[in-house]
Amino acid sequence: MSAPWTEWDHIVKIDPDKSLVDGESYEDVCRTGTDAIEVGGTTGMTEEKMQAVVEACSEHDVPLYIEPGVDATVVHTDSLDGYLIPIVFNAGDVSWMTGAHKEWVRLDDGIDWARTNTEAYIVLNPDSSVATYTQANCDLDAEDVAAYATIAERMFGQEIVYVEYSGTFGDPEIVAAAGDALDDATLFYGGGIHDYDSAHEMGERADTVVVGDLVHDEGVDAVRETVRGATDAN
Ligand SMILES: CC(C)=CCC/C(C)=C/CC/C(C)=C/CC/C(C)=C/COP(=O)(O)OP(=O)(O)O
Ligand SMILES: O=P(O)(O)OC[C@@H](O)CO
Ligand SMILES: [Mg+2]
Repeated sequence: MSAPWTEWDHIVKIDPDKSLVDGESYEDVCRTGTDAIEVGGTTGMTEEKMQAVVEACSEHDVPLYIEPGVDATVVHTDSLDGYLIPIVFNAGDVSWMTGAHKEWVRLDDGIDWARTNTEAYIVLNPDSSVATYTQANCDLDAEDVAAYATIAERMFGQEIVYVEYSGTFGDPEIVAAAGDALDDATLFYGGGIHDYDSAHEMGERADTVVVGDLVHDEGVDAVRETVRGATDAN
């Protein structure tokens, strides 16, 4: 059986450190037509904040995953479909490749490996907090990004490669180069998706588009448009 994300066109990433638009609920977010919810953010996470969002979303019929950030906050509950653990392939600080992971495994005796998978991040917006924290080398051209995607798949057996422009709309040619480099891995794209056209454009180049800030800044009607764009592109 193939992994669930091979069927996804669209993900909403909810940051528990940010609020929803006035009058909207997590139920509304779950009902946008998105294929999955990821709960996470680079900074400002606590177990309480994460638990509250997980609980609110778990009552609705959409696959639900935690994606821990730099503080490695993970809550364990049966209502989750799984845990997507980032590994930053172009990090300048190796903690974000294996160090944080080693500490998590050392300290957390509740890890459910059957529901735990990794995402091979290539971080490309130098102004994002994820780039700052991980000291990512974002000065990469399409060939560099394609080569990172290839090593992630071929040398490190990664099932998900994530081209991450968090906060800004990325270079479609770079995303296409990553897609062309992959045979079996699923390509996630995230960054600056804000309407039908931007979701459609990146949805043609990546397998799955991830929408983050839009849900907090504009709300569920705008998210629904991106679901349409990503779905039409696939
Ligand atoms: C080993 C464990 C459990 C955790 C470590 C996981 C790692 C390597 C985290 C590194 C940072 C990372 C790739 C986080 C993923 C989530 C993400 C990129 C969220 C978007 O963040 P930004 O948009 O940069 O920041 P804000 O949260 O401030 O918006
Ligand atoms: O917040 P945005 O820019 O939509 O980015 C989504 C996601 O890739 C962040 O990790
Ligand atoms: Mg962000």
